Amino acid sequence: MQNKLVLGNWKMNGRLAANVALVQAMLADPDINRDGVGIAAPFPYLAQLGQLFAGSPLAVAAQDVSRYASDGAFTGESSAAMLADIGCRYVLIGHSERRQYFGENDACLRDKLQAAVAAGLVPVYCVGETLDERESGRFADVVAEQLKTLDAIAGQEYVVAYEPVWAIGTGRVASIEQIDAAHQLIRDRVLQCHGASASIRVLYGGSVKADNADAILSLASVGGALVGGASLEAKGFGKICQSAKKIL
Ligand SMILES: O=C(CO)COP(=O)(O)O
Repeated sequence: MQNKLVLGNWKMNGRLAANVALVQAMLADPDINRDGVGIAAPFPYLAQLGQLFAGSPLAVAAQDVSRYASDGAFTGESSAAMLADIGCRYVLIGHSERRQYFGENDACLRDKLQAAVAAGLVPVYCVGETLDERESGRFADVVAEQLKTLDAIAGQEYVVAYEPVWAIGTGRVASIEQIDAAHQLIRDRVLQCHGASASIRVLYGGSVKADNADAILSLASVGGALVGGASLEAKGFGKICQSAKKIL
């Protein structure tokens, strides 16, 4: 059985001094400071995170990457090679907030996935349906369509994160049955497309907190958690990481 992976996604939060305090608290907690845990920070703080994590197994993750792989005239962009250069291991790709606010479409996400794996990063490809899509019974089709983009990196190492849009930052967590069914569907779909030998890890994200982490992470279909709000505070994040460890 694979170890469960817990990634914190700080989203657009953080400041130099506050990051130091938060990371110090995380490093002091053995449930957090171990292999299988990482933090996705905003670009300006990735190098800081790398320095603070020096000597620790904690992984640095980026929240996005340029679709353009080679250096050059792409003002404002940060390439996968740059992220690898400063020590990132993972990169989130296709988070619903990027799809929603920045219009990221399949073509763009395909380029990002390819750029990431070419630079040796592990993409964490995010999928998930809106409330309307779930309530109108289109959940399975929407997620299957989003998963097609992974064809661009078939055979390479990647992680999928299932984040129902209606559960992100809302406190409204998907039920255990909904999570298990979605994760089974994603696993089946990926195995169908990429072969039975594909190793597939699916993280759940959407209002994961200290008090629901045990139930979510104990599902065999759940390969870990992608944690937003609760990763901005060490104590709660530590409890989530502890749940992941207990269940190994
Ligand atoms: O979007 C998320 C992680 O990427 C989930 O965010 P919350 O845990 O704040 O709901």
